[in-house]
Amino acid sequence: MSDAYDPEKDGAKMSYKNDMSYGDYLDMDNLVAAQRPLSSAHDEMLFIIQHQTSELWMRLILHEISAARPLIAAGKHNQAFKMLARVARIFEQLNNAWDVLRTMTPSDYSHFRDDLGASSGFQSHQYRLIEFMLGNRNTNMLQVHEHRPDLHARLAAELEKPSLYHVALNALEVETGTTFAPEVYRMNTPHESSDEIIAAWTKIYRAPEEHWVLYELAEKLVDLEDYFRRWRFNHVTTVERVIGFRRGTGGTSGVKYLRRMLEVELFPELWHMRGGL
Ligand code: HEM
Ligand SMILES: N[C@@H](CC(=O)c1ccccc1NC=O)C(=O)O
Repeated sequence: MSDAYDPEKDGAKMSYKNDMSYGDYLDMDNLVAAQRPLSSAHDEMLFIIQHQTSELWMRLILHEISAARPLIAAGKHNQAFKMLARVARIFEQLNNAWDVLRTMTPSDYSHFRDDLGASSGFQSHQYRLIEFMLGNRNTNMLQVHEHRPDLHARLAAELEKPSLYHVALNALEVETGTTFAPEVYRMNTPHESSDEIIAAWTKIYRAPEEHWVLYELAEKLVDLEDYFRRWRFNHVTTVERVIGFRRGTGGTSGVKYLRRMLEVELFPELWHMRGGL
């Protein structure tokens, strides 16, 4: 008689004829049906899975920020901190994932790049939504979504709401007893650094023990932006490694465009105030 482990004898439920199974719950049939390479190139599967997993993690980032934002607005900071810490961790996960994609050489990629046509991460609506939610709101980025009115509407609707940074700034006003110029809260333009906000954050950082909650909020935001910057840097370095300085499939200048994006500052005052402490 075999002494192989028998899960049934151990009490494991073995029949799922009438019960929800792992695959049912996770919709595995659809999940594994969603990888449909257009070429016979070996590395296209890697490319697809890398992007799909990134998009799944982005979905979770959106879920967390959507929940954190109203909590901050309602003064429930501790609950929001947990979510923001998770967002930073997800970015770390996305950053580590580049190590897998980096195993694809320019010759590997050349076997299927033409099959991608004009599609590009530039058209990732979830990525743009993350940027919009955080406060980097460049409305010129909306147009590529016009062919999908549902997604375009979702992005446009985000521009009607205060960004995550807006709600943090509002909490900063309350804490420091200041009132920022109304332009600070313009909703459909990228946030621009302002001296009055630098002054307010400086107050917090000069006496952290008196303003602990705002201090913690500020550091959570800095952490998040730190990881986001690393994602951009990993992306542009991988792009240079794989396609050099060629134009992107999405039509931009490629590495030159992505290098310009490295200069984006999501929460500029939180960086600019540091040298003045
Ligand atoms: C070999 C791998 C990759 C290459 C060669 C590449 C190349 C590029 C290029 C050239 C652009 C500029 C837009 C264009 O003209 O196409 C771009 C943008 C973008 N890519 Fe990738 N990419 C790669 C992997 C990824 C991965 C794994 C993701 C994860 C989702 C991603 C997400 C994005 C996003 C979100 C943008 C827009 C960035 C922005 O507008 O700031 N890319 N990519
Ligand atoms: N923009 C890339 C193509 C690319 O990477 C891509 C194509 C389709 C879907 C996602 C992509 N990833 C990031 O841009 C290129 O120019 O080679």
